[in-house]
Amino acid sequence: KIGGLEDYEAINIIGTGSFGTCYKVRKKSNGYVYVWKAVGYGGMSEEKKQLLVSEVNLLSELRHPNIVQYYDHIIHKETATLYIVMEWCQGGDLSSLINKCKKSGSYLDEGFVWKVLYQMCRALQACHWQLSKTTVLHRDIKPANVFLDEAGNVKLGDFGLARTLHEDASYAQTIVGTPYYMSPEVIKGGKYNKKSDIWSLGCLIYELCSLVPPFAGTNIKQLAMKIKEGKYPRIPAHYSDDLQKIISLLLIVDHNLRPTIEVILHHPTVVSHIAQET
Ligand SMILES: CNC(=O)c1c(C)[nH]c(/C=C2\C(=O)Nc3ccc(Cl)cc32)c1C
Repeated sequence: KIGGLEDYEAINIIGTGSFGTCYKVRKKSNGYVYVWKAVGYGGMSEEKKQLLVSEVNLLSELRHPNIVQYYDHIIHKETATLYIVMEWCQGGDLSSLINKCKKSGSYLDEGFVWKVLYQMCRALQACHWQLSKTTVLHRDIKPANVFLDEAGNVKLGDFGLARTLHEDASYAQTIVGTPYYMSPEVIKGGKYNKKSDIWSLGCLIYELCSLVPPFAGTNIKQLAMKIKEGKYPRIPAHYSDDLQKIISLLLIVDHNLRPTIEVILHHPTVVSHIAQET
């Protein structure tokens, strides 16, 4: 047996994501802590199950310091549950960090924001290239899906499964939350593409500074209108014009004019601020 549920002991639930429940677990053989993402596949059609397995296999091929590491998966037929074993990130998710700042009335250091920007660009670069041979599985870029390990490295969370499950009507009711990070081109019915990830990254970095997303609305129509207009308040005054400038590049409405990951990573302003960090 390559490894079954009995090889782990569940410690506690750490979150119920949009497509499954995350548990903190310990592997009995080495005492190491991991995360289980439990995804129920009961009631799924055969081809959906096949798609799910092929996406888990894609996950298993990705290896990058800024992407949460996939280790294993266990299919538990008795309960029709797929358990995906992934890396434990002691620092938790950015959504919790933003909420902590809101509660304490504090802001995140500019240096931390530049670090997140740089390491997320590296994560997306890996996704776009390591997966480019297949349909690019878009990563669900949002604060709740970006994690920090105990060394403060930034890790992009899981993905792809969202695509399979999104299309599966039976999960429709679990698609929760407002699409604050949806890009203008996707709103206009365009295909999700690599430039859409850049837009979402811009929203994420903006929210790390302002503690609120760049575009908000009381309803989806108003939100969509604001996104297409592309106007948003400057980040708080104590953050530099350099940071504001890079965010404004990421949030260019016309995706043809929006920079690629490479342009951002080689942008002199980014290079100079990252050099200060490392
Ligand atoms: C407040 N947040 C936490 O306590 C927290 C911690 C310490 N870890 C996590 C989540 C994950 C974690 O630690 N590793 C993960 C791998 C994949 C996914 Cl989808 C999630 C995680 C969370 C939500």
